Amino acid sequence: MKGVLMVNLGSPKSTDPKDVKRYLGEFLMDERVIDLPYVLRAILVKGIILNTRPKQSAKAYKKIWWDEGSPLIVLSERLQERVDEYTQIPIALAMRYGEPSIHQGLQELHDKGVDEVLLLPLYPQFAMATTETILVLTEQLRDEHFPEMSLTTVPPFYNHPDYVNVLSASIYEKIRNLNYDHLLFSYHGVPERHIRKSDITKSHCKIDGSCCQIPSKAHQFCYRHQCYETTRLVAQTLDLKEGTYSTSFQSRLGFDPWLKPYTDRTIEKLALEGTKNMAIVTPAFVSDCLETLEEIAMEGEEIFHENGGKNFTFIPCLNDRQDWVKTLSRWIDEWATQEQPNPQTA
Ligand SMILES: C=CC1=C(C)c2cc3[nH]c(cc4nc(cc5[nH]c(cc1n2)c(C)c5CCC(=O)O)C(CCC(=O)O)=C4C)c(C)c3C=C
Ligand SMILES: [Fe+2]
Ligand SMILES: [Fe+2]
Repeated sequence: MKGVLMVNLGSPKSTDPKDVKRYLGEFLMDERVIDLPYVLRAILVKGIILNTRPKQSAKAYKKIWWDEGSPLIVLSERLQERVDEYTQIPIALAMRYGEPSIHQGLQELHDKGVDEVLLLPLYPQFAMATTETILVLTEQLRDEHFPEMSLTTVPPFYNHPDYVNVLSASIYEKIRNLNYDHLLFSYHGVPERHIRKSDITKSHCKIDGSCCQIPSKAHQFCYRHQCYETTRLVAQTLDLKEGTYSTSFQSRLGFDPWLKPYTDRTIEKLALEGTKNMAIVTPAFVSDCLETLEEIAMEGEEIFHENGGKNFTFIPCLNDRQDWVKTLSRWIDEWATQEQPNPQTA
């Protein structure tokens, strides 16, 4: 029997610094997130970051927390429930860090008699710190606990016409009556090193931007390329004029170079250069979360206003919008009803 496991990043259990510390500990000790040898990673995470960051992050979480819980979890649950209404096969939801865990999600499907699982990482673009870590852990758990289960993975959908159309519609709804000067596509950042590590050709990636437009099989795993492609395809769909939109990367952590340009500096620069009305969309996330609701909708707006900007329009993630729910349900149904392996999945 077939079933689906949707996986998102996860959130702390509550805004209590102790819960935030537990969550950040699990998250940042992942070797695909902080990719240092174990001992160095433990010194950095347990010895340094976890002494200060949980308090700071707990404060930020308090600003966006809902009565029902973490927005990321609540919105992911709503998405799963709504997709479940449209499809016949069981759909479980799991988080890479915290709960419900991937193990719990696989167990839930197993208990319903599922032995063919479609794994759906809720990330449009591939990254070692997101898609890859979900694949590796899910396979590991399958091998250990559910060896009879087969796993098929939905590949990154950054350039899938259905996704691009839904994302474009979500942007259009917000900007059609807006007199905006600039639309910023802000993606979660990653250290530049992650991009080099994921380059399967070991020679294509130049980081300076000169490589991402040159066709290469490296792009199958290049987060930077896939982010710029999402922007390009949405711009094409909405017929955005050159110079009225751009791409940036948010949420850097630590002292290593991360993908540039940085979102906070870009917002500041736009305002200082005279942009009065800006809109911002965050296509690396399908569900609103700390990084969109606090870092962009609150902090980003503040930076814009402090530097002379006037109107700042935050465009929500796809969350549980009808066209997104229907798109995911269709992808799932296509997979569930086919006999042959789906070219959509790998
Ligand atoms: C080395 C650190 C990090 C990498 C690499 C990274 C990549 C990455 N993350 C997301 C999506 C999300 N990240 C979120 C929060 C968050 N991310 C990091 C660090 C890295 N992320 C931290 C420390 C945190 C916690 C919050 C904080 O202390 O600032 C979230 C939000 C979670 C929530 O509960 O709302 C998401 C979603 C992507 C897509 C990505 C690489 C492409
Ligand atoms: Fe992150
Ligand atoms: Fe590239």
